[in-house]
Amino acid sequence: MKFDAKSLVSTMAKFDTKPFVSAMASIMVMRTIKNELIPHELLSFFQCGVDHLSRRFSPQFTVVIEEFQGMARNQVFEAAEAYLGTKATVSAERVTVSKADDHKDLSFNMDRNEEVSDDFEGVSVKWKLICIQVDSSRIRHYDNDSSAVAEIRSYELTFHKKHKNKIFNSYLPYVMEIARQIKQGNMAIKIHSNEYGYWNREPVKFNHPMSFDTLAVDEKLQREIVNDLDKFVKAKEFYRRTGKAWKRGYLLYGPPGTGKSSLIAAMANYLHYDIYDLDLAVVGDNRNLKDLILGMSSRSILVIEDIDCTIKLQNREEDTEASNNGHKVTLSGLLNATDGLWSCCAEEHIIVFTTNHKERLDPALLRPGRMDKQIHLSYCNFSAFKQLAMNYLCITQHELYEKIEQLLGQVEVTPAEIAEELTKDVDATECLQDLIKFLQEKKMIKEEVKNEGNVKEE
Ligand SMILES: Nc1ncnc2c1ncn2[C@@H]1O[C@H](COP(=O)(O)OP(=O)(O)OP(=O)(O)O)[C@@H](O)[C@H]1O
Repeated sequence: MKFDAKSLVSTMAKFDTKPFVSAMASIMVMRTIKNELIPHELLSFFQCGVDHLSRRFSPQFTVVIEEFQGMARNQVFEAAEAYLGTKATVSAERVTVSKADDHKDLSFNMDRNEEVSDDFEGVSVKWKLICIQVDSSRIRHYDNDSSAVAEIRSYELTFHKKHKNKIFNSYLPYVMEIARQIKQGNMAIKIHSNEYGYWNREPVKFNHPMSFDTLAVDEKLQREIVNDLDKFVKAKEFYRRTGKAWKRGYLLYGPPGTGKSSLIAAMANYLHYDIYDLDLAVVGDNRNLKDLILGMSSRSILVIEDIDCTIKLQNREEDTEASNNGHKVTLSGLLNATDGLWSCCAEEHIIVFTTNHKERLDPALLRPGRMDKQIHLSYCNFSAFKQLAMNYLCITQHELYEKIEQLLGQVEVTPAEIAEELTKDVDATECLQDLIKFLQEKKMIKEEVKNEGNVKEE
């Protein structure tokens, strides 16, 4: 039903006009005049003018952070979303909750058109999530899903004009950094493997439980490794200043079963880095290797296990495809990919090579700057044994420890062998007795071999 100003006034005149009726009528008359008598263009012109004036004289300043920049998601929007999730449950009236498959925890966020207040170094700011519903056919599809995104979202960040510098130079970078930490903490670690020249599209969740609390290595060595990792992650400025790529190479060497893979797992869990487990045997050629390394995300560990076995990388002098058992990845290719100009394209990469035979590797692979730290994982000593007993038997002391300490000084036994003995029985004493028998047998074999050697010499 449509009213016009005249019919409305005449209708009102028939009745005994009460004050609220007249007020209503006035409003409707005004609305009718506004809608029908003033041209739309003129109306928008006035509206813009009023908005402009009110903004000009308002002490507030607003930053609009849209969800998309062209086809790509705006990283500031993503950061605001993660950051505000922690604030929303405290100061918003309505929140949304969700959980992604690769997240550990629930994610909270402010609901549409909700406001959240925040304080930063004495400056108060307000965030608002603006959602505009639009005809889905009029906007671009931002994902591969057949359903169009029918909502345009943005955050409005409002604060006093005089704090512009602080907000741009300190607060927004702070929001980005906190969001990075939140995302990092919430993301499950993944392990990527390469197949047919590509990293597998669906990396697997890395559930290895090994940590520096359960890794059985000499205490001093463990402290050294943890300090080295701590120093590396905080050294962004150092690498920038010295013009070096922000990466660190580790060579882990030692007999099988001494914990090289376990140490990699402990490193990944400690740093919360993804692992890229590179099988050189299925890398097409040097170019493919470079592409794979460029395809790694920042804050990740590249692992090449048993580097002496996968392809023949011992001697750079004979570094041709023909001399390389038909493999197209050569030692020079590997060095260029991990160490050349391209390696600077990513940040925070740790490169780990493992081998059981360090002596077989080309010295070019081992020089500082490539392998910054060489870690020898050796046979089990008493301090490593105590850690294993703690892991498997939940004990810190036992009357048989003295005997075990003595035997460990006389035989070479790997942590893997000890771990196996400690899982044979549920009773701690029986396990330790079995372990003593096992160590004594090893000692006997060692003595027999030694005696045989002596006899031969004579
Ligand atoms: N230092 C260690 N601390 C705790 N557990 C260990 C350690 N070393 C070995 N183990 C146990 O032995 C198993 C095998 O060890 P791991 O695979 O880490 O050895 P590795 O040196 O990488 O062996 P390989 O050279 O054969 O690959 C592990 O799953 C773990 O249970």
